[in-house]
Formats: sequence, C-alpha cells, structure tokens
Amino acid sequence: MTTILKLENLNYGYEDGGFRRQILKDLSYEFEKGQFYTILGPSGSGKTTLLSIIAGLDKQESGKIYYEGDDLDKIGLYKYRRNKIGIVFQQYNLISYLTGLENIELAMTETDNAIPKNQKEVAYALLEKFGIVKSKADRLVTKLSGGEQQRVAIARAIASNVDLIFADEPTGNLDTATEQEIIKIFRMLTEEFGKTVIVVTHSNVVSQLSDHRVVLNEGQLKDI
Ligand SMILES: Nc1ncnc2c1ncn2[C@@H]1O[C@H](COP(=O)(O)OP(=O)(O)OP(=O)(O)O)[C@@H](O)[C@H]1O
Repeated sequence: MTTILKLENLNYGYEDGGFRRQILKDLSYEFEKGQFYTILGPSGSGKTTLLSIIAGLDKQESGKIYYEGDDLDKIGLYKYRRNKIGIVFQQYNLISYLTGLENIELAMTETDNAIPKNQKEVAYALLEKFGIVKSKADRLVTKLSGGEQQRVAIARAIASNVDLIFADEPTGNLDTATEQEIIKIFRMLTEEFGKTVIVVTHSNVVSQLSDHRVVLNEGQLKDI
C-alpha cells in the first residue's frame, strides 16, 4: 500500500488562562491511499484540532506533514487546501444562496486541478451518483434536507478532483437512517472513486464501517 499522508512527530498545544495544554504529543501516523479511516476519542481529546492541522487550516508547532512524500511547507497550505484535499463539515457549510449544482460548479473553479470541459454535465452526474437528482440539484441548498445537503457537500469535496477527503462529525446532525446512507457514500468514495477518507466521529455506526479505526488519546493516534 502507498502512504498518502504521513504525520511525523506533531506537537500542538493551547494556552488557556496562563495554563498550557498539550493536545498533540509527538504524534506520528501514516494514512494509506484508498482507505477509509475513522478517528475516535474522548470529547476534548483534540480530534477537531488534529483535523484542522492535517487539513491545512492550522499549523502544528513542530513536526512534519508529508502529502505523497512532499512536505506541506513545500507545497504551501493554500495550494494543499486548493488542490489536494476536500473537507466535509457537520454543518454542511454550503453556500446558502446557490443551488446544489452551483455549489459544485463553484468548487470546480476554485482549484488548479484539471476540470472537465463539460463541467455542468459532470456536476449533475456527480450529484446524481450521490442521490441528488436534477430537480434537487437545481434547488437552493437551503431547500434541501440535512441529509441531502450533506450529499451535496460530499460531492463538492471531490468536485475539485482531489484524492483526500476529511470530514468532521459528518453525520452529527442526521438521524440513524440518514447516517447509514451517508456512510454508504463515504464507502463509495473509497471503493469506486479510490479516494482516501478520514472521518472524525463519535458514532460507532460510522466507525464500524471504516477500514481503520484510530483513537486519539493523550496526544497520540493508535489503531484499535
Ligand atoms: N482556540 C482554542 N484555545 C484554547 N483551547 C482550545 C481552543 N480550541 C480548542 N481548545 C481546547 O482543546 C481541546 C481539544 O479540542 P477539540 O475541539 O480539538 O477536541 P475534540 O476531540 O474534537 O472534541 P469533541 O469530540 O468534543 O468535538 C479542548 O479542551 C478545547 O477546549
């Protein structure tokens, strides 16, 4: 197997009222290409903090991150976010005054990666693949259910032709039946599209369907 993301001796902490709390302690881990990972751990253990750092939204205090062998400092965090990764959030974070289709098309323009010429057809097809038919794709995203908005958000995450998808509690706002449907889509991302998926979750339902369950505890990641 090939490593897509390598974390090497990451350290990160917060100052809180004059007291320093170390969240990541010499954390090292390797994520393999095409696999579905869930990151579990007690509330406050630092899962969201870790995701922010490995998604290039924040910077570790020390240690190195390599994407396909290249140091993130060399790639640059902006280019890393723009060209290498997609992110799915608990609150969907779609652009509310655009339709599902327009959200996807916008994501296609916000990358330097090659995007097909027939952008609109590809965007419709991608949404349809994830269960959003044309009549829904043409609707303002605020007029879609939570589960439907999350389908659009997952389609948006891969629309820029990236290989690595992060998600933070993507089913946190959804009922159990919808959660199952969303997990099927994450599985599809790895099995059909060959993407690597890294999901932070408290849900056992989600973690049971992942290839690798990893726990963040006392600043380190361990396979369980
Ligand atoms: N900007 C900040 N300044 C100070 N402390 C922070 C900051 N952001 C997060 N923390 C603290 O760092 C710890 C880890 O937070 P984080 O949100 O990463 O945990 P988590 O494992 O994702 O939690 P949960 O499962 O509850 O979402 C918490 O104690 C939190 O209060």
